[in-house]
Amino acid sequence: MEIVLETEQLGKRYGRTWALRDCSLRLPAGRVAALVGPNGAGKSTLLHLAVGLLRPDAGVIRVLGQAPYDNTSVLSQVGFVAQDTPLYRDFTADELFTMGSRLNRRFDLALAHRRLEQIAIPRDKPVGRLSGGQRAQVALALAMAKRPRLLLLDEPVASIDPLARREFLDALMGIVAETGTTVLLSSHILADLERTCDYLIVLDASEVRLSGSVDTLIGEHRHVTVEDLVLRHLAKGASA
Ligand SMILES: Nc1ncnc2c1ncn2[C@@H]1O[C@H](COP(=O)(O)OP(=O)(O)OP(=O)(O)O)[C@@H](O)[C@H]1O
Repeated sequence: MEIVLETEQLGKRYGRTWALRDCSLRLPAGRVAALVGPNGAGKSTLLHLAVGLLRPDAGVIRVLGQAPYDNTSVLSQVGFVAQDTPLYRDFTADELFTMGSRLNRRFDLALAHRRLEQIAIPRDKPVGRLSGGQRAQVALALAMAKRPRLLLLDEPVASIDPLARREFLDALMGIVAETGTTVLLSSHILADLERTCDYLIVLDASEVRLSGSVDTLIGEHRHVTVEDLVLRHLAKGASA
């Protein structure tokens, strides 16, 4: 079983405060993993460490077997959509795709075009004039066209309505089925995760409370939903 993301006692601190501490986990290839936890739990910190934007202060992180910090050969195989899908708002989707294809040798322009056609998003309109949900879709198309082996999404659906959210997550699952990409996505919207994710990582107060395959975890804990499972583990942490 190939492990795409692996951490061992990984830690990151800001000043004297640990944003992530003693984090050990392994994410197998081909999974769609949910990263959940309350505000400030360390989710963005973990994603930023995985995409090489931050350097660990303790432990190790390996992405595709290598340390991602300052490692362009790993990072060329990782797609990242940051929180609030920041895009150059004056650019059209077409212009963003052109930029993507200049920056990434493996960029699949046809895939990006096909994605936006399927969901009827215009490629010639500045993305600043699209809706939040449409912008999230453009950001996903851009990240997917890179054909990454690991796709990291930081709260990709937080600001979009339930219908657009469902479309976004369905699109994500379709792409995963087509390409076999491994996905790690953070979200606060637990109900969505039930349909989308088959792997779960629960963070709370900078520590991992739970991680593993959803089937195994639900089997072990005899809980009915992912939501129950997450809330139960967060409550445990709070009373510890
Ligand atoms: N640049 C920074 N400087 C100082 N502290 C930071 C910085 N970024 C994050 N932190 C702190 O690190 C901790 C983890 O933050 P992080 O952004 O990883 O949480 P999160 O789980 O993504 O939260 P949210 O759900 O609110 O996005 C928090 O206590 C936060 O205040």
